[in-house]
Amino acid sequence: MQADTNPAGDIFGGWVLSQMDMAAGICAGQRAQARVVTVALDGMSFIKPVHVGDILGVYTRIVRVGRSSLDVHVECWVRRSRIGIREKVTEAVFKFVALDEQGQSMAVPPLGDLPEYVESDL
Ligand SMILES: CCCCCCCCCCCCCCCC(=O)SCCNC(=O)CCNC(=O)[C@H](O)C(C)(C)COP(=O)(O)OP(=O)(O)OC[C@H]1O[C@@H](n2cnc3c(N)ncnc32)[C@H](O)[C@@H]1OP(=O)(O)O
Repeated sequence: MQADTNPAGDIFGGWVLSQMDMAAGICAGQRAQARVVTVALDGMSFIKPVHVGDILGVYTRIVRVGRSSLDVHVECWVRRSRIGIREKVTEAVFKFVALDEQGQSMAVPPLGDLPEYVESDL
């Protein structure tokens, strides 16, 4: 059996989940301008399988900012067999906490304090 596929030959859900975690972590880290860690995952839906040969796109959007925590909505879409139809395959909300250099939770900066290039992206 291949490392990233299940016995049916589709991509393991855990592999897709890790791509979502990384994409959401990049998004949350940019918003927080700090290291972030994943603390919770809500509403994970595996809607359709991902097949070998599909193109996977991961789309992130911040939906809530607390004191130190951020919720990032993540959707994955595939382009079947590189050139086929486009379908949504997963979605979830990942919760991250911003950490300072001592590993303690730290306040997420207000939008107005972010560098211009970050603000225009979020
Ligand atoms: C410089 C720019 C760079 C930008 C570019 C970055 C690029 C980056 C790319 C890589 C991206 C990788 C992304 C993967 C990241 C991992 O895989 S991380 C590995 C897995 N996660 C962990 O190991 C985390 C383990 N947990 C912990 O260490 C502790 O729970 C924490 C996070 C330090 C929080 O500790 P704590 O004592 O609960 O802290 P506390 O101050 O009481 O609470 C903090 C906040 O967390 C919330 N919270 C804590 N636990 C929970 C929970 N279980 N459920 C819900 N909320 C919770 C609280 O409600 C609170 O929220 P706010 O009211 O402040 O908004």
